Amino acid sequence: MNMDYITIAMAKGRLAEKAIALLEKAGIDCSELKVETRKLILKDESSGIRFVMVKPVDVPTYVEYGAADMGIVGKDVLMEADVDCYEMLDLGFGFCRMVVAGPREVTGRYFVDKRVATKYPRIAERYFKEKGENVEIIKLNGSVELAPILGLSEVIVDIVETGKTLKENGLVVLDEIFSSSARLIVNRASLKVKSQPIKNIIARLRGAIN
Ligand SMILES: Nc1ncnc2c1ncn2[C@@H]1O[C@H](COP(=O)(O)OP(=O)(O)OP(=O)(O)O)[C@@H](O)[C@H]1O
Ligand SMILES: O=P(O)(O)OC[C@H]1O[C@H](OP(=O)(O)OP(=O)(O)O)[C@H](O)[C@@H]1O
Repeated sequence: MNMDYITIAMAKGRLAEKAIALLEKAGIDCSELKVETRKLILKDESSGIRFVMVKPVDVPTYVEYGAADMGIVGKDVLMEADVDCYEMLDLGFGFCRMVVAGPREVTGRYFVDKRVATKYPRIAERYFKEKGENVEIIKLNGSVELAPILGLSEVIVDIVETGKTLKENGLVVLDEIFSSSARLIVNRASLKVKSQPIKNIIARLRGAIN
């Protein structure tokens, strides 16, 4: 754990732009984050914050182990990671839904003995277990909508935002599992050891959320 800086793990990709906009609205200087660079650690001495840029799926890991004090990540990734850290704020962006989807012909909501393709095997497993339906989960890393088209699986568990990807691939939502948005997570020990600066950042972010 670094004692001088508060380290924030930022998800590269889709969430980054809105996360930076929110941090700036909260009065945190993010100019370093907007410069084209391959540096993975970006420090801002004035605020005492350093940002580490990581893959979304790795944000919970950095925070759970205390390599980062805080992190910004989608609830979907957080649910899948199932890590031991505090979820402090719903940041109010990155809205999407976790759903079960499949071809229109898949009737009803019973998926017993079906194959389910997903980037989120734990979420899918928990969901079907709670329903008492035994399914086979097939882990993919992207383009999940392809699976039912090619017969790799009958249904998928994936994120839907506009519904464009499902529609253009002839799939429909069969059931909704939960709604997701970006969250602020905090390492348990950091919240005790660096209580003041962390609470200050949380308060500023809370004030900046729409
Ligand atoms: N189509 C979408 N619309 C809105 N939010 C989304 C959408 N897809 C994903 N998200 C949210 O944005 C987060 C980051 O998505 P992003 O596509 O940047 O990363 P990823 O697909 O998890 O990672 P990778 O870069 O490894 O493919 C997701 O965890 C989710 O919370
Ligand atoms: O409802 P929509 O607005 O169409 O968005 C949903 C799509 O966005 C995400 O994919 P992403 O772009 O991250 O691609 P990948 O899953 O293939 O990495 C998600 O996995 C869906 O495929």
